Amino acid sequence: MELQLALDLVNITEAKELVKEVEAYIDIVEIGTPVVINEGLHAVKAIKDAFPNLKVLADLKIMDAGGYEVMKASEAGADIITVLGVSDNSTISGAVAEARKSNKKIMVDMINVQNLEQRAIEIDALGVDYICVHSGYDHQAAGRNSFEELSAIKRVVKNAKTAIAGGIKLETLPEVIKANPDLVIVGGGITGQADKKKVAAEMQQLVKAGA
Ligand SMILES: O=C(CO)[C@H](O)[C@H](O)COP(=O)(O)O
Repeated sequence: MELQLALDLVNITEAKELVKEVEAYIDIVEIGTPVVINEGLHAVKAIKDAFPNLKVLADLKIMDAGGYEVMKASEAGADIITVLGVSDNSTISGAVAEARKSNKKIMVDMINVQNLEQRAIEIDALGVDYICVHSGYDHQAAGRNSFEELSAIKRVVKNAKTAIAGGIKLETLPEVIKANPDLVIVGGGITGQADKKKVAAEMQQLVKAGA
């Protein structure tokens, strides 16, 4: 099991400072969608250049032109790029084909997918690397989480790794770990804490003990 730090509400300078603080405890750094919107793919390049030993995920939430957008994120140094599960299969397949050229990985974000198990089966057959259940900020505001969705996709996904994101905190991490995802994604659960290093270290310990 791996731990991914999601950076959403920071600029490039703040992102570097944050990663420096917790880099020993995480496996992947996510350059979140708001950061890409504000700073562009320069943010991906800046973090990859500063932390070459960490994997960098570009949370582009691609919805169209999968091949082209994956190519651009790959050029910027992203190791993993996200595509939306509600996209057309051709978008997801285009993303996978482009990622294979440069040994990059595709994560499909299942945010707002209605027929979750059926869609997870279809997406798994497209050869993606990760399938991620996700309660976004708007869902979190309505009190939702994705813990049950993780168990649902775990039942049907045979090839891809599974991931979970959305409002995970130190207190809820043990419940998440019980469902045995391959990757746990945490944003505010680390970045919003006074002692980020301590929380990240405790989370890493739980994640490593999980598998
Ligand atoms: O993709 C995202 C929002 O769309 C976030 O990066 C993801 O939800 C993780 O952040 P948090 O733990 O703060 O919810």
